[in-house]
Amino acid sequence: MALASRARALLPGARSWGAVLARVTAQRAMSHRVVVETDAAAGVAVMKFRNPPVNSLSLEMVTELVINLEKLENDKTVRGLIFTSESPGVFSSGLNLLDMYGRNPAHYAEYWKAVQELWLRLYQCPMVTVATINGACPAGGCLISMTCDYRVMADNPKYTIGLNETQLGIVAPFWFKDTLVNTIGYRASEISLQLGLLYPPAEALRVGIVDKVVPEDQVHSAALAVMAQWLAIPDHARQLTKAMLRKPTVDNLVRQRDADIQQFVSFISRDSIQKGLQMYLQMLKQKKA
Ligand SMILES: CCCCCCC/C=C/C(=O)SCCNC(=O)CCNC(=O)[C@H](O)C(C)(C)COP(=O)(O)OP(=O)(O)OC[C@H]1O[C@@H](n2cnc3c(N)ncnc32)[C@H](O)[C@@H]1OP(=O)(O)O
Repeated sequence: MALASRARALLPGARSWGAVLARVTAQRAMSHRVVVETDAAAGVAVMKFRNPPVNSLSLEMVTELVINLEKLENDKTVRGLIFTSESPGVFSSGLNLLDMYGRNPAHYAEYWKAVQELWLRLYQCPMVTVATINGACPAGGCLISMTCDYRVMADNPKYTIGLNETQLGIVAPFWFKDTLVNTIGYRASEISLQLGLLYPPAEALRVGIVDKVVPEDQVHSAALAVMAQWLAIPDHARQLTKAMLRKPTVDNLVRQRDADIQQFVSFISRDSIQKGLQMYLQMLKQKKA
């Protein structure tokens, strides 16, 4: 889909193409939540998350990620893409709780459509994708990293990774679950997802949710080394193989995208879920205090 249609699909509130452009441009002018640095000679881009304080995946951030991904996919000189946080400490705190709490159904639907779009684009990305996990990586942050072809995590016991949704009283949707099962297998997913486990680096490596753990100061060089190894494979062969492996999981969501949005809206709008999110947000504030 062209950038214009993609932006329009992601920003359904905008009535015209001009309005879409104005809104996206305004967002970008206000702040760049995603910074892309491209090494054209190496054919590698680094996408850095910059959405303080904790790189939460707000609607604006998700939209910027999708737009930047599309741009890179159209740039034939870029074969590999590394994701990381501009500020070590938090890779991404996951979906933005404030996009899921205290808003109206139209907002929830718009948000969920954008999150689906991001996952679909990342999971089918033709580039080699490597996540450089240089901080906490719960829930949606973990999902983003699991869409990558390879995950390198910094060896800092303060950093954890996993799908912790049940700990918030919410249920990870089936495509989060599918991505986890594809990454760590069925039995490990049963334990991991029901308990909402967040793994420190050594455990994350043992369960297979990350592929490599390295000292924190080596995390970027390790990611570049992995990238070089993957880029040694001819693109067409690797891309077709990736598509073959991931197509059934992608098709599963594509078939039921609208139903999934309806389900999300009705689930997240429940009083009991809203109350749970409110308590979780309060807990985060108290922890800070
Ligand atoms: C059928 C469909 C069902 C629904 C499915 C929904 C699937 C959901 C997926 C998700 O991703 S939900 C989000 C899950 N994320 C978390 O549980 C992480 C929560 N955050 C943390 O654990 C910590 O913040 C951190 C990431 C470990 C960082 O810790 P640090 O001590 O550095 O910062 P804090 O003081 O905790 O936070 C600063 C500031 O940021 C706010 N915040 C944190 N996380 C989020 C978030 N995900 N969304 C929005 N805001 C977040 C936190 O409340 C603090 O705010 P203030 O107190 O400064 O106002």
